[in-house]
Amino acid sequence: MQFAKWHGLGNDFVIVNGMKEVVGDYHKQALAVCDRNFGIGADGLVVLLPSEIADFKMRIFNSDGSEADMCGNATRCVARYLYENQLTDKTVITLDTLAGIITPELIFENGRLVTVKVDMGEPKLKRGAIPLAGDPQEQAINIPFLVEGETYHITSLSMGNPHCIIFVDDIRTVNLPVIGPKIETHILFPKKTNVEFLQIVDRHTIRMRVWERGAGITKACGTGASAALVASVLNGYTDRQATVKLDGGDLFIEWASNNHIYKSGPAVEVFRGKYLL
Ligand SMILES: N[C@H](CCC[C@H](N)C(=O)O)C(=O)O
Repeated sequence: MQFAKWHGLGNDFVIVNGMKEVVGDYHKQALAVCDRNFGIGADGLVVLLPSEIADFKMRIFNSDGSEADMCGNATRCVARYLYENQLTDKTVITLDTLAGIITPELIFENGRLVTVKVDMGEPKLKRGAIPLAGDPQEQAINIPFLVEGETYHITSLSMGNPHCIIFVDDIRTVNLPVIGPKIETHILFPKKTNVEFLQIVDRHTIRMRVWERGAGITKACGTGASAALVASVLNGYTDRQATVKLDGGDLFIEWASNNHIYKSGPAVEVFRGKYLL
C-alpha cells in the first residue's frame, strides 16, 4: 500500500489514497500502520475516498484504531497532498467528514504556499452535541467536574469531535500522562473526549498541551486548538483571535463573526513509501 507521511506541527499522519490503494480493514490497518515500532509510526491514518457531496471524503483513524469525526491538522496536510499530487487543481477544497463539510484553503503569495487556512465550521456548545452527560440543551462552561475525588473546572464543547478544556496557572505542573486518560475515558463523556490544558499568556496568546482521544499526548491538535480559543473567549480570557502555542508549534485561530472557526498553520510532507504488511 503506497502512502505518504505528513505532519501538522508534529501531529503526524499516514495519508493513503483510498481511491487507488487497497487498505483493508481501516481500524486494524490504523493500529498496525500507526505503531511506532512495528509499523510506519503516526498519530493517525487518513484515508481519502470519493464523495457525493464534497470534492473528497476524508476518514480519520486514531492510532488506537478508533475512527475520529474530524482532524484539524490532518485537514491541512490533506489539502496540500491533494493539490500537490494533482488530485485536484482547486486551492479551496471541500472535505466530507463525519463532522460535516470542512474546507481548507491553500494560501499562496508570489506563487509560494505560505499557509493553509481551514474553515473548521461552527463550535457546538450544547451537552447533547458534545456529547457530555446532563441536560442536552445546556452548555458546559466552567463547570465543576469530579475526577477520582479531585474537582476540576472544565469547559466542554465540540468541534465535530468532543473536547474537555481545563485552565491552569502553569502548564508545566500538569501531569498529562496521568490525568489525560482519566478524563478521556470519564463516564460523563459517552464517546470519550480529547483533553486540553490551557495556560493563558495574554489576550492573544494561549499555551496548550493535549491528551487526544484515541492517540494520547500529541504535539498538536487542530480541533483542540480551535476548541481552546472558543473556551477562552467564553470564559473572558482572550479576544476572538489568538495564537495557540502547542508543543509542536503555533496555530493561529480566529472565531469569526459568522460563528465559524478559522485555523491557519503549516503542513509538511516528510516521506513517501510502500507499506508491505
Ligand atoms: N484524536 C481526535 C482526532 C484527531 C484530532 C486532532 N489530531 C486534530 O488535529 O484535530 C479525536 O478522536 O477526536
